Amino acid sequence: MNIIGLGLREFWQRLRAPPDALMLEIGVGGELLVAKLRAGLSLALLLLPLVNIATGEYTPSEGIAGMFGVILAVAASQALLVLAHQQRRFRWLPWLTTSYDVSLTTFVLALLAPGSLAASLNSMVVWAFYLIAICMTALRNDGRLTLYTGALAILQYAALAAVVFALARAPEQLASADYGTARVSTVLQRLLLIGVMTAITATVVYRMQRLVELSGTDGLTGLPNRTLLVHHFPGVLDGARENGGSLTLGLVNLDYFRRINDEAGPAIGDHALRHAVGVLRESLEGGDLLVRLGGEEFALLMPLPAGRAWERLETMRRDLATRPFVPGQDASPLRLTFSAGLASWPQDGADLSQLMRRADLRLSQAKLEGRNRVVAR
Ligand SMILES: Nc1nc2c(ncn2[C@@H]2O[C@H](COP(=O)(O)OP(=O)(O)OP(=O)(O)O)[C@@H](O)[C@H]2O)c(=O)[nH]1
Repeated sequence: MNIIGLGLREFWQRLRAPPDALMLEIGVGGELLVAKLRAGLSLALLLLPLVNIATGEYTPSEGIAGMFGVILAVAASQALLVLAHQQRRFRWLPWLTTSYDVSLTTFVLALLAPGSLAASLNSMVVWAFYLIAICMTALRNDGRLTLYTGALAILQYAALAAVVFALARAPEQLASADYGTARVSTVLQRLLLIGVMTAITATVVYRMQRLVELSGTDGLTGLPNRTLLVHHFPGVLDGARENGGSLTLGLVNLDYFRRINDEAGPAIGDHALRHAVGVLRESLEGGDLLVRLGGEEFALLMPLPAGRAWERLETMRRDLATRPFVPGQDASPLRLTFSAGLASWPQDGADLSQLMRRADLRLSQAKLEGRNRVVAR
């Protein structure tokens, strides 16, 4: 069975893999959205005990107990909302909040047990919050979180059912006029439904990851594209600010590339571009991000101060200049070189566009000075 052209094994492997930087960045927005939804829902729940007291369904003491529970839920959801605003600092937050959502559902189901054992297993309204919790993991773009939430819901609901069936001393205790009869078969069906919802949500996460990957990748070289750089940059900048790190952006442009296209043809030009990218890639280190901006222009984001970034690009420049591209067996080698301009945060600019502008000026200077060079000042 294939899912958008890929095998089930890859689907499974991808779901269990940690999300990349871009997916995490999008997930930060998703976590905030979930926190806002949770806070809004909790506030709406405040009305429930009031309505039940007004309609005479609750005694005042039940109403006060209900109100107390809802106030606790509101306070917790507000605290989670505050944390979600700073989620870049708390990467574990989605795991905490989804555990909270599932456990709160189980807790409320358990609270129904003293009144009616059937209600604690059959209450559709409360049980549906398991499905909502699983659904909301799709907004965090992390397949592992979806699988964890589904598994937690299955474990908790199965454990609750085991306790409820153990507590029932007579079959009548499992029957209720309002909630029907709690049966093992019904519990199994609901566990299956939780499993199905988990599988559907996991597929949505997977497809979203593939789409983001495709929209953020350049088809010719396989490098990330400008869109990814723009999304990725704020997170990298925040990281550098918080850890007192360095950041340098390099703009790299191949020299006289038009000649290669004109003399050897665009198909060979494409191969030459891939060759150049292959050489640049060999010198990349952890934390570097090489991006194809378009045409024969690339950006390289490095967690380094200007001096060390210049050395890294100099190594790349020498490597490329000394390793010509060989188009075919009898074809003569084509020498490729690049020019580059560097700009460092914070001295050359406070954001991506300022750094781009400064690096571009230095790239033009490198071209004017004769090409095949890296200009940092
Ligand atoms: N084969 C191929 N050529 C491309 C691609 N993207 C851009 N080009 C070519 O790259 C060339 C860029 O030419 P110019 O902008 O004049 O720059 P240049 O010839 O490299 O000269 P300088 O940058 O001034 O050193 C054009 O001929 C484009 O058609 C691509 O994806 N494949």
